Amino acid sequence: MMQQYWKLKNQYPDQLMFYRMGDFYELFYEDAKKAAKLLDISLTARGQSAGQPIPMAGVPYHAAQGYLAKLLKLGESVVICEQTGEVEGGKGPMTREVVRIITPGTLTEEALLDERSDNRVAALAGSEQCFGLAVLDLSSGQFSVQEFSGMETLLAELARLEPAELLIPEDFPQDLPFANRRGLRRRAPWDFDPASAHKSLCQQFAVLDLKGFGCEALSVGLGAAGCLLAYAKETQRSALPHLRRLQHERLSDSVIIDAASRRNLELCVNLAGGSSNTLQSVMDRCQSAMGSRLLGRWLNRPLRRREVLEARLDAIDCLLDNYRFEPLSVQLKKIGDIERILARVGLRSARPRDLGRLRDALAALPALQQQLAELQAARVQALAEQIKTYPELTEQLQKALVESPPILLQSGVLRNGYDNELDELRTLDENAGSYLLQLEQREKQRTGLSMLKVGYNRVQGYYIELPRSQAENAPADYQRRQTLKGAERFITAELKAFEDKALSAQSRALAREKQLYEQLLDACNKQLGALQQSASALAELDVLANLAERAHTLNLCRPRFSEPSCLRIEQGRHPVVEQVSGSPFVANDLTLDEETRMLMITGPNMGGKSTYMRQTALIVLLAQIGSQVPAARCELSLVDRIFTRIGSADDLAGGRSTFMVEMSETANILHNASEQSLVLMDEVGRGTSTFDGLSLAFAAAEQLAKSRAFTLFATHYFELTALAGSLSAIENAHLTATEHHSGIVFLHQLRKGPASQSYGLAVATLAGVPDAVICRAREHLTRLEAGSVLGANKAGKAEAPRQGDLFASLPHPVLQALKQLDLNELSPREALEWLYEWKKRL
Ligand SMILES: Nc1ncnc2c1ncn2[C@@H]1O[C@H](COP(=O)(O)OP(=O)(O)OP(=O)(O)O)[C@@H](O)[C@H]1O
Repeated sequence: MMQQYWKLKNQYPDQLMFYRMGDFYELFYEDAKKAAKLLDISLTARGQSAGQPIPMAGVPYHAAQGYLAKLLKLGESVVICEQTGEVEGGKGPMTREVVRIITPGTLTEEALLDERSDNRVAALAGSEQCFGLAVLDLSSGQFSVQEFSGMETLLAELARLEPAELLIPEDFPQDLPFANRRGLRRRAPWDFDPASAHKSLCQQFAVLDLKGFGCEALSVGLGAAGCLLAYAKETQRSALPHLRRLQHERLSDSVIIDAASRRNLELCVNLAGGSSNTLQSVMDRCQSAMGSRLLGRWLNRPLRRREVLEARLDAIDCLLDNYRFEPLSVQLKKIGDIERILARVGLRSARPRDLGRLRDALAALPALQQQLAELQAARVQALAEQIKTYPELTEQLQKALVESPPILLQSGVLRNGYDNELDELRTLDENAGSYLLQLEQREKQRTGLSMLKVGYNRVQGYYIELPRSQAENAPADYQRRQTLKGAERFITAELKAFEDKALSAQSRALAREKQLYEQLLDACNKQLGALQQSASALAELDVLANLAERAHTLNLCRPRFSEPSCLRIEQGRHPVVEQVSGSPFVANDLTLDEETRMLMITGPNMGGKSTYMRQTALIVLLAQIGSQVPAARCELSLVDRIFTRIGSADDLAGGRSTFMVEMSETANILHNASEQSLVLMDEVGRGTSTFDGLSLAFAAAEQLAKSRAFTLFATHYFELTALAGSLSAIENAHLTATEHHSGIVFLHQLRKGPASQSYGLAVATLAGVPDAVICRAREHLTRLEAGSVLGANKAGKAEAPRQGDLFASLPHPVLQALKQLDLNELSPREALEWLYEWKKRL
């Protein structure tokens, strides 16, 4: 057996091999040690090799899914090796074969996938001058490819796509910035050869060339796609009929968002790595998981194609009219996640329950089509045409499958009356029960043994059982089958004949059922292409109906796209903060246009600067996926990139300090921001000494103003507000706060002009910094100001508020002390001493 094991294992040195032994999957040697550690299962030994025990770990076959899920999450791949036949030549081990390689990026099993997010494998070829990146989601059949240049762009794309596995050529350098990614696999360089890729792709899609997909001119991109296709085939060990097209994605069609900005904006994942309080968590009320996944794709890839966005917005308007999204949602709910079911149909791994769901989904289509007929929006009509109906297939599935089919393919999946042969075999099997009762009665009478029983078990088959006391009186034609503690079991010629017939009827019924099930899969596969088109149209319809519902519930408005460059938002709101914050949200306006390109935003800590900036980015992003936006009015020109420099996370693993991260992000923005970009800069320069930081912030703001990118620049350096005086593209704005007898109150309102106070100490007091420290801070400030380190504004021409104003909201400690003093209790000498003391503190 070990010889057989090594023959298979040697072909897969890097993957864990699950080797089927009866009811267990067993792992040996290094695989066993690794799995024992990763899965927290015990490491034992089985037999010996060269006098040494063979390390072994095992998991029960029926509980394998849970263990597989855990290993895949950890980025491991697992080779499944099953017993496939009888013992070879009557002796030696059973034949075994590798039936599947399960890898994190090529999963299709429902139980191993997160239903609300895509699961992708990607392949990368080329070099910085021209990368080719192909991406495949095997569980839905989406296959795309793109070519672009630049490492930054590649990193941004990887952050968008988050592939579970990434295949790169073996000869790629070792020190790539993504070298530590989980699921990175190196493949032979010839796997990425564009010429053979072209051939295998044409073969896969049954076409003569790739012109129809707009991919003919690609080179490294094709190489990457070819490698992916080969990898998918190798892992699935089956044909992949559900991969029917290769989509050529172009960066120029979409809004580019770099990895840091994507993280900062918390689109689908929050800063803590969870999914709560993200834009998707607020925007996603889709009826089906495939709708949720598509919405996630949209949110991660906003578009620059106005005609597509207008068509989506028209569709949303139409769905909002008379609340027509409501009945539509009811129908869509019945349809569910057919996208993934169809992928499993293609792979022939669809379970009976999958086909049951497909049947119900198809049955819901005619009613849905009726509703769609009333919706005149062009996009909805196009989707309706793509959705179609499938009366014949629906009928066939309805006739064949029982009401709620079991998960696994076993007896009882198909209805009685669907197939004559199956019905006959089933009758034979079912009549067995009454026949056995009759037999028992007959034998009791014949033998006069009252305790006689007929029974069945899986190992022994059918038997007649007599208690020990009566066993001696068994007739001569009873053959002993098994001796138990208090009873004997027998078989007779009649019972044996029955057993052969009954058991063979059962297994023949099951075989027939399997055969019929395969025919059902064939029937579905015949229309797979059309069904997949319907699924993708249904997913889009689900997203549009969802966006209509969100627009209604969250009080959103339709954005207007304008050619002249502008970003005008009236009463804009932050879609997530608005939902989670306990207090009412204060809406704010924004105007950026040909003249004004940058807002220099000041205001107290906690004033709402970050919220205001982020809400602007989210409004633009929502507009550019074709959704309505949280504002009273919104007019914008399409942006090409969204950049953010927000927050301060260090990248210790990557060897970069907080300030280094801040500066690399700033560098990226300064290099790449164009006139069509939206840039958010939050407190740039605060991570270093005041003068350095201030100068950097100054220069960065000037450069951005020159680039004419739409920029929101939040800062605590009041000196920067002077820039508005010298550069006409910059305007000052501030968020307001006011003092109340019990402390500072944030009004979160945006006003024109620079802030007059920063309330830094007031906020610190609010945060619970001890009084003694606050008092001491004031004293330091007084000293610093006297030395004029921060006080004077040397850089700008316009008068900027002095940093000293930071603490203006608190009474001076000398005044406080004076207030507390009882003059009537003081001697003239004490009074004089106080005067000297205070003089010192001024
Ligand atoms: N427009 C608003 N309406 C209501 N609440 C708001 C608004 N803007 C911000 N807030 C609340 O104020 C809190 C602080 O906001 P934010 O983080 O944007 O302040 P900030 O000015 O960026 O502060 P800091 O300078 O300390 O980073 C938010 O968590 C939010 O709860």
